[in-house]
Amino acid sequence: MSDQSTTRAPMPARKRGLGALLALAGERKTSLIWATVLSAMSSLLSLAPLLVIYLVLLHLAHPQQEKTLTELWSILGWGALAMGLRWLLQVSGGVLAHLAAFNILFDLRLAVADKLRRVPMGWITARNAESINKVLRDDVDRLELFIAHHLNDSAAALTLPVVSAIALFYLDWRMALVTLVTVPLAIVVQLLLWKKVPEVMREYNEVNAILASQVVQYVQGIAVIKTYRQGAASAASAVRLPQVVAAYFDVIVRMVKLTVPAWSAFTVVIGANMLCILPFGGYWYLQGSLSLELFVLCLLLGLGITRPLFQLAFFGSLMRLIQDGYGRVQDLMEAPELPDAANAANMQTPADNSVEFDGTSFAYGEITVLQDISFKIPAGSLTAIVGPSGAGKSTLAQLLVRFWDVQQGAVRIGGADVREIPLADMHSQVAYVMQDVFLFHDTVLENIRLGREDISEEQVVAAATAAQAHDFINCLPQGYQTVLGERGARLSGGEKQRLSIARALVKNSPVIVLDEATAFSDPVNEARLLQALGVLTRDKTVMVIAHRLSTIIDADQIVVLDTGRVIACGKHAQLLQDCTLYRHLWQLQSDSATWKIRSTPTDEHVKGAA
Ligand SMILES: Nc1ncnc2c1ncn2[C@@H]1O[C@H](COP(=O)(O)OP(=O)(O)OP(=O)(O)O)[C@@H](O)[C@H]1O
Repeated sequence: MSDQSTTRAPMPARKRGLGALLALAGERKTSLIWATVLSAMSSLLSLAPLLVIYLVLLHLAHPQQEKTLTELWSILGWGALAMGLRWLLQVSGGVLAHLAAFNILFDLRLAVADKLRRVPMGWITARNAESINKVLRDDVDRLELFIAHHLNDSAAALTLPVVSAIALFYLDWRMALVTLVTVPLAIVVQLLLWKKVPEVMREYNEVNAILASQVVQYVQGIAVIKTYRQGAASAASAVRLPQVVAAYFDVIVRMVKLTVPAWSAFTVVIGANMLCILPFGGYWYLQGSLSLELFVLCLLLGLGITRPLFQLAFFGSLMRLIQDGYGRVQDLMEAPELPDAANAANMQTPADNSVEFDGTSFAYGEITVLQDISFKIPAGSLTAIVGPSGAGKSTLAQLLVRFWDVQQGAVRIGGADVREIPLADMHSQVAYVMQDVFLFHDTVLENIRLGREDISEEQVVAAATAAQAHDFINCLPQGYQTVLGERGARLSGGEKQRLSIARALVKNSPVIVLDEATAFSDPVNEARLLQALGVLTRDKTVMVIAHRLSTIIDADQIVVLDTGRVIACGKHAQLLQDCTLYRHLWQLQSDSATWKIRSTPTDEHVKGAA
């Protein structure tokens, strides 16, 4: 749908970088700050063994007979205590960070799921389902890694070199300089060689998303592929897998070519400080201006500085991936929403269960599919919408349940504009039995009550019985507890349709929209389905979209749509007399009852069917 039909709530300026990630922590910021402080303190204590070595050497170099052994034991004791404390700090920091991460991401996942419920269907259908899935799965998972691990590890990795450098300057400024001389060099090398990496990483992310989507499409379309494409290569090419895998391979090769030399250069240059520490330290030792124990301590500090610096550089490169991923989560969270009138000043409550389309026009983007539609459905009556394929029947039904908002005119329930009825009220007011029934990978019971705990098992059974579904459910291996395959894979089209009628019965809304409810029916199924529909629609306001005109000849009103306009409105007999298109559709269906697969339809038939 076009975005013009929705009003975008004013968004605060989007935070970026580390600030945005920390803002995400919300109330759990304090836990995160504590987690990083504890990790930093724990990393400081990793210097304790170096201090122990230094003190032991000091005592061995200047022994004081009887005192030395006691002091050695005492140093060892302090060292062991420091290690114990380090373990405690590390565990506490880790636990705090993990708890904060899981809580933050739990809230975030719920917020994203809630957001998807509030955006117009058009926003979702304009995107590939797998790209939304990838945001929920990969990008959110990366945030988990960042909050639970990288943040703590970065704090620890930053603390160690900073404190080591301060200690080195304190101990011997000359040794500090020769130890740190390679750091700026390594940073310059890294910046130069890393320049093109972000671009390739972005490309990698894009190709990776396309690959994931193609694999999902391959699996979802496996029935079509099995039927039309035989042979592995041919089957894979049905969803352009070979091309996408080739693009993926190409981007991986380019990434390896860029990153491996950069990382290697960084590691080598950083580690090359030994080439300065040893000769200069040795010279000052021989010269007598540096003690052996200080020389050893500076050596150990110099060695210990390289690993955290390498880790910091690694986290720095990951930050871009994490930020890009979080950017996609933010895009999703900033998607325009269908405005909800709940608590708004203009909030309205339907006076009754009638429905009205009043001068309604609607376009998908630039393409207008409904123009100036006006008709009323009195409360408790049944209106059928008929017309050729593509006339706009389903779109009309979806405007009533606010999958989209109209661009002109209004849709009203009980005199209230649907845009001014709180979404929750509107959803309880209208039940929509769709053409394409979606069943969740869950039990039959949960598929009917859709997670509503207030609906008892007895109510579900009663609804399924009324929907003519009880018998086939009982024949399933675990009855109502049978887990249905993905999208209800083990049920026939007619059975799925009856389950969706049971859903609507349980919901018990006063307004019912039926979209092609009898589409999957053989004569036996159709009789059952019509019986189920009879129960569902009793005393309700019903809008039914029908291709089989035989099922709606008793409708209180039939609206004939053609290319997005109402061309006639009336009862069956009257329309047969007055409306050429209706008569034509009726004629086609009467003829089709006598068709055989091998008979050749006339041009007239084909034109009408199109
Ligand atoms: N999500 C969408 N985005 C863009 N165009 C759409 C979308 N859904 C439907 N259309 C287009 O809008 C027009 C009306 O479609 P709609 O499904 O409402 O017709 P219909 O009368 O219900 O058709 P059918 O009887 O074949 O189901 C068609 O041209 C269709 O291609």
